[in-house]
Amino acid sequence: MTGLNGQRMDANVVVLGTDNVGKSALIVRFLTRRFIGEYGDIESFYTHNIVVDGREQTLNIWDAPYSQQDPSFETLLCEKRLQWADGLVLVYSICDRASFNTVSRLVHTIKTTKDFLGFEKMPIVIVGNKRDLHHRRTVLSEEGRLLALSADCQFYEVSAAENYHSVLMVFHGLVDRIRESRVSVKKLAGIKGIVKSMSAVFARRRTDSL
Ligand SMILES: Nc1nc2c(ncn2[C@@H]2O[C@H](COP(=O)(O)OP(=O)(O)OP(=O)(O)O)[C@@H](O)[C@H]2O)c(=O)[nH]1
Repeated sequence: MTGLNGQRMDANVVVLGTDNVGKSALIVRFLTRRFIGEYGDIESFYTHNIVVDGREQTLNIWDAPYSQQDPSFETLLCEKRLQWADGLVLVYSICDRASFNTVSRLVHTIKTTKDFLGFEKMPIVIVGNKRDLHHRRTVLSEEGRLLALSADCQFYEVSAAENYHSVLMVFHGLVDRIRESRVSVKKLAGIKGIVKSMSAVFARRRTDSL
């Protein structure tokens, strides 16, 4: 992502989750406002311009299926797509307990290896999709909310099939968090710079008084 303080900004977002949870449906809903029932089982890449709070932003979105066959989360963390990301959307289906367990393991692995590749600063949104299928629900809203709370992530329950607005909130919320995380990194760098200069001044005074 580039640009702060009201300038144009680019952000790379990876949408990750197991098969069939509605990753493509979410992205296509966000990009086109429409729900299209079936999508190919392919990894896709999209670029989209949006205006958030009067600022134009370019979102690069990677629709990234997660292979349940690969048990190694560490391998996943090393993957190029996560190194490329400024923010993550982790998707499960409220009707698919296994997809929630995968998101749960993934988010905790990312957080416990927080120094790894600088993921500590990586904003993450957890999304429980297919809210319209609440009669087939196997994951409670509270479970999703608790998971997000425990890992300092944002949380939304949405229906890509029925509601455009909540899907819009997911992506706009993530863009906000990405922008905030960039500002706080910049501020921290500024504070570190001040502390460094002050230490240098005091060190010089001590040397002078010897
Ligand atoms: N009822 C309902 N069905 C949905 C919703 N979102 C997606 N689906 C359906 O769930 C199925 C999977 O959707 P996809 O968007 O292809 O899911 P995906 O996670 O991209 O799946 P992969 O491409 O296999 O990784 C499709 O049949 C969609 O029509 C939703 O919010 N509600």
